[in-house]
Amino acid sequence: MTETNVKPFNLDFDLVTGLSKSTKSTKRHLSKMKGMYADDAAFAAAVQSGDPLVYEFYELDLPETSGNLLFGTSIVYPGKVGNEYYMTKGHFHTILETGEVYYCLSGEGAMLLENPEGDWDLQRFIPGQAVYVPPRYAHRSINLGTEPLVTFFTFRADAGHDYGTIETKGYRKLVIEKDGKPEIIDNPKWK
Ligand SMILES: O=P(O)(O)OC[C@H]1O[C@H](O)[C@H](O)[C@@H](O)[C@@H]1O
Ligand SMILES: [Fe+2]
Repeated sequence: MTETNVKPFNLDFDLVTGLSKSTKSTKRHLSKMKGMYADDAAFAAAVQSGDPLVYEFYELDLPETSGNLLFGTSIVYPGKVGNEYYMTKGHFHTILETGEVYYCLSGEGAMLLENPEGDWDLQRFIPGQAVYVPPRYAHRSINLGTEPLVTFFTFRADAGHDYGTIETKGYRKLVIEKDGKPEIIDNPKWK
């Protein structure tokens, strides 16, 4: 398939659950996130006792060209590993200069962003709020509430996902619960 012969189509995404009836999601259970949470003992215990589903999202089967857009919902479930909120792995785009847009449909949380130059930011997700991920910023969604955090995203189809940097270096910051409230702290594992 080339970018010129993709036909118009539509897809359903539920505004509350984020789920689609017409296409299958990709699911990430906790065991797929080894080393990403600060508390290794809490991580191991949670994997042992059922390996919970942390998030799921939709990956469209479109040609990965600069003219196509990938889009879908991302659903991060509520929960914590130790005192650290459930989150996505997070990634840079392989083509670092490509941005992305997220629009929060339901739930509450935040997007943690950082670029290779060391700038970082936490942008709040509440329903109705859009967050812009500029070129060069790694992005990770974090559920800070008690309901699923549902966002709709779209980005250039050739952008690609670079997970390696986050897997080896980690994020500079992490978000934990302290006295019942989210707090941003330095990641003790950051290299
Ligand atoms: O790729 P992760 O960090 O695991 O997050 C999962 C997914 O989240 C978002 O919805 C992005 O737009 C997707 O491109 C991404 O793959
Ligand atoms: Fe992305």
